[in-house]
Amino acid sequence: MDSSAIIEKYFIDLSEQQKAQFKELGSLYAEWNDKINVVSRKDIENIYEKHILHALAIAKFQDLSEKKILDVGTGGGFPGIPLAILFPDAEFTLVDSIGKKIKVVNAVIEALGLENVEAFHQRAEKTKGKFNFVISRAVTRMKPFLHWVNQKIYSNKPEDNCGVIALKGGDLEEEMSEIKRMYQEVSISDYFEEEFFDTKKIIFVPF
Ligand SMILES: C[S@@+](CC[C@H](N)C(=O)[O-])C[C@H]1O[C@@H](n2cnc3c(N)ncnc32)[C@H](O)[C@@H]1O
Repeated sequence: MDSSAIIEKYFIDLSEQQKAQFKELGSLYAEWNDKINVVSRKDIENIYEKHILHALAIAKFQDLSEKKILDVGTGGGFPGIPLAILFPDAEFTLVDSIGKKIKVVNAVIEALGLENVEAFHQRAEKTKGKFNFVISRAVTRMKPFLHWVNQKIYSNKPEDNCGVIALKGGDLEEEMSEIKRMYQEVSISDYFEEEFFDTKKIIFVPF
């Protein structure tokens, strides 16, 4: 199967423009990764499975339509860029503390003509604004992460359905019990069931 076709298999309602953007995304990263390393050389050959679909797992978990989203520690644009393609009516802000990674993100945004994403060379702690969801993949332990971002969530009323969504791997038992003391409603689930998603988790902290 053509790699970008994997996405069409999971997200069947894609417009022609979204299909074209997902298709182009793989070659854009291959091109940029030769100049600035944003994903490991080994992973670039499996960019759809290892990075793009992993990012889109958030969409299987939470509909982001018309929401304001902050992606903290986006690196080369994960999970923010694939999600911005999938939700053209949501507004994305992507930040990372490493400037050269944001350079790649801005080049990708421009090449794809994405009008719903802005990317900034900025630390999470310095980022201003209020968002429905703060998202991240593989950035830091949940406790400091929540400390960085808890003032940036737009509402803590359950009916507004706001919160933090983090994609993480590894042994999460200790950090989960650490944050459960402060956020009782925190949940952890597997990526949607497929061979690509067997080792990683989605953590959701509702506000
Ligand atoms: C392991 S990389 C993950 C990048 C991307 N999220 C991904 O999944 O490919 C972690 C990223 O978090 C960024 N980062 C770490 N601490 C940060 C902070 N306080 N503010 C913004 N970015 C931060 C790093 O610069 C790095 O790009």
